[in-house]
Amino acid sequence: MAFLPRHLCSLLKLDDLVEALDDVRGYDQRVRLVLKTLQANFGGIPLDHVQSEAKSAETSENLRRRADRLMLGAGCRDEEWFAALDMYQRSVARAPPKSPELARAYGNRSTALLRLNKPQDCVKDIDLALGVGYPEHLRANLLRRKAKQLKKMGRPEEADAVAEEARLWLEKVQLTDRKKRRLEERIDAATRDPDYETPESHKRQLQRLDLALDDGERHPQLDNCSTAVDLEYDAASRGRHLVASKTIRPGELLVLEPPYASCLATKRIYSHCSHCLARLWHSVACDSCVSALYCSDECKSRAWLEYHDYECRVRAQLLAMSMNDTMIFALKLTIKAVKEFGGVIKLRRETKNIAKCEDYLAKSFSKDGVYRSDRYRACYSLLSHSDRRRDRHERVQLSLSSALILYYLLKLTPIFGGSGSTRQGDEDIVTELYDSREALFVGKLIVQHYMQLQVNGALFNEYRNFEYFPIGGMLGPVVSLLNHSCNPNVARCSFIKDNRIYQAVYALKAIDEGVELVEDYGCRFPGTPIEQRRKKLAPYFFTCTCEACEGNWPLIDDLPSIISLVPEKDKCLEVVRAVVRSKRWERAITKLGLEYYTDDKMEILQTYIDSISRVNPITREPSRELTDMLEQFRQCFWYIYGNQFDYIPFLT
Ligand SMILES: C[S@@+](CC[C@H](N)C(=O)[O-])C[C@H]1O[C@@H](n2cnc3c(N)ncnc32)[C@H](O)[C@@H]1O
Repeated sequence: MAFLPRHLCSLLKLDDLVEALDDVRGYDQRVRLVLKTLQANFGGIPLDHVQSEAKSAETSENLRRRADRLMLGAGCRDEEWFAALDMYQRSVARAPPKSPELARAYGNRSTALLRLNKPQDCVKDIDLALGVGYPEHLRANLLRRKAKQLKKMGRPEEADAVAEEARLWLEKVQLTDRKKRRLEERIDAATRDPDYETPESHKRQLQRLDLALDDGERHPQLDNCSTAVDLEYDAASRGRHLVASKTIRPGELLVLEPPYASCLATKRIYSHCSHCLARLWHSVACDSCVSALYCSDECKSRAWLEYHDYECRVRAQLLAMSMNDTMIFALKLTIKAVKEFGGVIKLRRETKNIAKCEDYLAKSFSKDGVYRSDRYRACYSLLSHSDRRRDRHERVQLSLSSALILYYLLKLTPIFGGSGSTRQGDEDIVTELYDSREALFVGKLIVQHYMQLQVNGALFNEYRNFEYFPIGGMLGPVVSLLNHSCNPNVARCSFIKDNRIYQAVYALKAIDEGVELVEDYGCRFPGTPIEQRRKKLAPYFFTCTCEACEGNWPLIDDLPSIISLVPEKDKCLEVVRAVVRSKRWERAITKLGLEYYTDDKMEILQTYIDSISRVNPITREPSRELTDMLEQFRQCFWYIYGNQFDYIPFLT
């Protein structure tokens, strides 16, 4: 049982439960049966020993001291400073709100940020430390650091004023004359010394270019889509899918959608914002749990309003029992839905109305006739393939996990109307759950969301040194309408702008009017043999019939040269020229990937767009050269617009 507390699995007779669940239809009834079984066997939920971690001044202090030691021992390798930063983030997360420990953690973290060449974040940390009562006897040095960073940021007047303030604090502290003099000298130096400045060229590298859909080109019924896209439905084979409503050029932006919901992976809790998934430098913590850090107060309050008020304590318990990330995401989606409709009863009523709608396409459209990315209605109608799932052990996992989440929701939150803490004991809670239609509805919804996330969810990645690191998951209603092909004609790229994630879908090739837009679900014909592709696609419950699968196209090394695939021989020279032109940019793409490219990035992208536009219509597929070109175009697009680790090494 991959994501259930091990002791619970050993206590329960799982084989009996597997069989019992075979006879029950619907996850509301399955969750009910699990609750009854737990009640009958244990008189409640045997999870007393699962204790989430609470805020603790002592733990925060210990972590801060560990971070200090790491920092003192850190040499010139960035990794050592990142290890210290990570430890400070943990210390901040555990410090009680407005405590002296929090002030110290912020204050000392600012030193790590200074070393990591993050002057803005360093200054923010110092302000945070001062805002929660940083010790007076240490302020002179803290303000010296701030003055130094302000100077570095090109704000010399402010730096002078802060240095003056530092001198005033220095007068008030009791230090030996020698120490005072030394600190005074350092304060003077902070605003006087020429400092390391991030070179302009380097700053330019980190700048992400902007992607935007023109207002005039927005589809009136499909949120966040261009007018070049339409939605169609084919009940027999392809379900809902997107098609080109006019001819599309390579590189054309087709969808730019903020996901309805996203969820940070558990292992990124101390390195990325729990709301917008951006990399954390300075951070603020949830006032209640130890497992949510935010990049800004704005993200913190948006998270609280949208879901974290209900999620906070429940998620802490789920993390304590190592619950699977997709299940935690399913819970978040459920809470967002409940909040969107103003309560479980209203949400249940709405889902009943949706179920009554017989037009499969209309089901997912809001009342204003728009398929909306920011409305739960579109998410609710996403495919889950619940009727095709035969795995009996998965059934137990899902029913049991959902039952445990319901238990915590009732016990710790007012989501079902109560105060969340007035129930007598476990027995009462479990009885109330299996007698409540609303609770069982929520239990079923959590399972439904879990399955929908498996079929429609996407990973949010961060690119660093030629590798993509998964940071969390996201679910966007529009991008979820894309079907798969092992030879795709569109691709996705995601990024964060103004504390918000976006998923962009752009054309890889020229696409004729009426042709379906297809992306790949993580496997493409040139790199993955057909048997492996079938395995990878199994969780999506369809058999791929794309031209690469049907025609059994070979892997990249065995593909024919493009020249042999030009039917009109007088076009050969044009093709060769386009291939040579794009090959010239291969090294530039490598530089771009390593953040060492300072020239006009759009020039590279445009070369690929031109070469693909030329080659694509006059050659047959598949060819080695076009495959290479498409791969590089994809990379280039990500390096220019996609989410990357935003860090400039200090000593470059
Ligand atoms: C992300 S959804 C795509 C939208 C979906 N067609 C719908 O109706 O909502 C993924 C599901 O679409 C279907 N699908 C995707 N690619 C397909 C293909 N090439 N052929 C047939 N069905 C496909 C499968 O049922 C898959 O689980």
